[in-house]
Amino acid sequence: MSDAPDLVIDVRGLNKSFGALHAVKDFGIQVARGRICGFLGPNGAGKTTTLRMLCGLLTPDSGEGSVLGFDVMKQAREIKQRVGYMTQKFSLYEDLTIEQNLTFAARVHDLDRRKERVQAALERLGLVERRAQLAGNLSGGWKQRLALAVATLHEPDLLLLDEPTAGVDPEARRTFWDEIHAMSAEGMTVLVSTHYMDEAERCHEIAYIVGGRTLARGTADEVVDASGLITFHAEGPGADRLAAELRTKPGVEMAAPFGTVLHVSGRDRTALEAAIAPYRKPPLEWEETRPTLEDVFIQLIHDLEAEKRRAA
Ligand SMILES: Nc1ncnc2c1ncn2[C@@H]1O[C@H](COP(=O)(O)OP(=O)(O)OP(=O)(O)O)[C@@H](O)[C@H]1O
Repeated sequence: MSDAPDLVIDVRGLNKSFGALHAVKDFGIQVARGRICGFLGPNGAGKTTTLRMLCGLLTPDSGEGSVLGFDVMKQAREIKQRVGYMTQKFSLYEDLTIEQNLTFAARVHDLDRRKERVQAALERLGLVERRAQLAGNLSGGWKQRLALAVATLHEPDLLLLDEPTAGVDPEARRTFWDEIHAMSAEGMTVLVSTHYMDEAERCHEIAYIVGGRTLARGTADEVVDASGLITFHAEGPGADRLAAELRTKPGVEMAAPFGTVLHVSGRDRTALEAAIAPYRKPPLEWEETRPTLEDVFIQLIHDLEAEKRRAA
């Protein structure tokens, strides 16, 4: 038997432009069956465009590879039928009940075993009690769970989620993520875009993209290790207000307040320690810590901006 991973997504060199804007540049990604891959990056990084190419809704200008074993350039129809896609602004029929929304979706997709599928979806997502409730009367968290039920009614092998939890409360987000993990444990592969760091940490692996390019890839630990970043935290009166001053010092590549704690990072230990030395005294308390994913992402964006300045 081959040890090669069973790749559900295996694409290389994907490009997409809108007029003069090169939104996705030579994008490649491999995701093995059952994995949850988080897709991160600032606004306009190209995440939605990439997700739309991977689910067959948008044809790449160039590239190659497969999604669920189908050719990403030529078999959009086959891919579309087999993936579940939940868009950023998912739409539900607000004047239909939860059950009617599911039944309607089953009809539109011409699914077999409709009653059985609708009942299974209601049970799985804990919506049985609320089946007769109008979708329009649901809270944001419940709407989102219903949208997930609609997106997975046809039991897809790959689920693409575009910022599915934007704007919902932490409890609803946690329930949603428990559900995603339950689906993944049953073999579903998930690619999910998010801006939330806690969600990035709940993924098996992440890809961080900026300007249509992948800048970091791997597990959260691998991404942090690969950054080569050294981070100190400072706490105490006025620590958070030192960021601007520290940013001007050689060796400090990133200084940002997180509440009352100041995070200061750089990759040159000697220069970084020399920069913070004058501030390393009471009443401030300093400690070296492991960089967070957010520290790494801020750093990646700074690197890219510096690269752009050099090129200009
Ligand atoms: N149909 C389109 N026509 C023109 N430009 C587009 C189109 N779709 C996306 N873009 C542009 O492509 C770039 C990438 O957009 P995309 O929506 O993929 O980013 P994103 O990473 O999903 O952003 P966000 O986090 O804000 O959702 C943006 O500059 C966007 O304005």
